[in-house]
Amino acid sequence: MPIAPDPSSFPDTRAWIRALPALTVVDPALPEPPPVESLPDAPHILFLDWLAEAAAAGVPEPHAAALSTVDPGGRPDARFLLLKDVTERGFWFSGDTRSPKGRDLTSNAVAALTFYWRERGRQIRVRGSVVDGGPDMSARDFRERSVTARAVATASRQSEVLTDPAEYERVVTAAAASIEADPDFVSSTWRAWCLVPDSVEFWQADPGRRHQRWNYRREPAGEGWTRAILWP
Ligand SMILES: Cc1cc2nc3c(=O)[nH]c(=O)nc-3n(C[C@H](O)[C@H](O)[C@H](O)COP(=O)(O)O)c2cc1C
Repeated sequence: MPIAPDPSSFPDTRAWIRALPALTVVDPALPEPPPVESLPDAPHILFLDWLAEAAAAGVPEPHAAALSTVDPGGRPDARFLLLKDVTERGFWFSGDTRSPKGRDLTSNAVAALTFYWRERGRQIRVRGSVVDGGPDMSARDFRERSVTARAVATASRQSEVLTDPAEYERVVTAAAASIEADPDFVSSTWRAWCLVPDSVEFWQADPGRRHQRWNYRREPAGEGWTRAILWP
């Protein structure tokens, strides 16, 4: 791993940032770009292959991704969260409908999920529409959380201004006690969402900047996918 240069040895911030190493890790087993017809038929299969390779290579939290949403005024926002599952239908994640991301998804049911696995020199971009996974999936996701995580999800007014930190402790402690007493409780505002992709792009760093890119685009009328290699 290259050593980051000391900011004090640069004339200004721009010079220091420009000197920071980037794309330093290139997969030693980088294959020749495979013929596009040899890629799996569906992007979730290739995604799961790459996720398993990232986990095996020791990428920390390879299931963390940036979720981008758009508010009613067309302003984008993004935050990291944890991917919960990948199925033929799409990419699953969860959160609270009262949060800014929940409100964005209620008004604009579209999103992007972006993964970056620095240790593999890989990025995956998933774009599409977002559907509510339904009460059973939401309840299952909620119940899989620890008591504390369920209490926080229930009591927290996520992303609102917290004027009194003691109030947070009070409401979360009270919610934890009531969840201990009623372990089947499910917050009505917790959602499992599924990002149903219409486009998934796989990006692989190359030392000569001939980065490799493979794109899957959902065919308009059917269930299938069009696969293509993109210009780097
Ligand atoms: C690695 C990581 C994982 C996170 N996982 C989740 C998650 O699964 N669900 C969630 O609601 N927030 C998660 N967060 C917190 C979000 O980034 C964000 O702060 C929070 O959801 C509020 O976002 P919002 O105001 O845009 O709704 C995670 C943050 C990080 C850094």
